[in-house]
Amino acid sequence: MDKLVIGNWKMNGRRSANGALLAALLGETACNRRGVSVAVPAVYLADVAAQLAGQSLTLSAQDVSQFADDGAYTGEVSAAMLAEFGIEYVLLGHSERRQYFGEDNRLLGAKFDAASNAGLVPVLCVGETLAEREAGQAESVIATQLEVLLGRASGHLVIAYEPVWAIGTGKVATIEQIAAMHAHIKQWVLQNAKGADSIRVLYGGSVKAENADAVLSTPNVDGALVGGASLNASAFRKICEAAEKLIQYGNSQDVNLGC
Ligand SMILES: O=C(CO)COP(=O)(O)O
Repeated sequence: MDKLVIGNWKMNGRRSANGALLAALLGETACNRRGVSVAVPAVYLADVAAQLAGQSLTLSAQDVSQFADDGAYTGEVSAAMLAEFGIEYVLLGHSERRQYFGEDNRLLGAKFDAASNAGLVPVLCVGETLAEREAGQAESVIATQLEVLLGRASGHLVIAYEPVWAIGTGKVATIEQIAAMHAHIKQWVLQNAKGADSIRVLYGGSVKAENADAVLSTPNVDGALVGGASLNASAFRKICEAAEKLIQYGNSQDVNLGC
């Protein structure tokens, strides 16, 4: 399976800077291909969709409303609205949304349904805090967050493992920590939420040009969710190149979990 790279711009960008960043990415074959996407702030979707028209680099969203039908939900953006812009992936339950907006499994289940019913692919983000890891609870915290998938796993399932303590801190998880958690996530899904045609688990948390090769070639890592480095064309290009190289040469280390 190819390695998926999604750049999460978070609440960053301005129209002119976005245009320049995208123009640089579109000129690079490693970035301008299927399997690479940018998740931009909702207010820039129209601009970015226009710039990406006819290109291979795809557009993603950072969030979606839990309400599927149009109506009196001030400030919300529905999945049907996102679908109008050709959105491929929608991030769900990013740790920043869990932390600042209190997103929980009930809400994320509704968002998951809204996104998939509109033909968008949800990317369920999970991750433990440092305190939870130090208390030996990392696996159980992730298992609880994965419960959103119960009764919902179908089609192409994408999960992003982003340890909260590795996000924006420069502190990337060790290869052993990543490999162990990715195997745990795939096993949990296979045991508890069967029904998906494919399962991809992306790693996120301080992925940079310098560590992209090592992270992406870790067993059961099927791609990367990139924050800060996705705002820099040269850094993001190097990450996309690392992913592309693994498609070309394959990744013989992958543990076969039967998916
Ligand atoms: O949260 C992230 C991507 O969703 C990771 O952010 P950084 O790559 O900036 O650590």
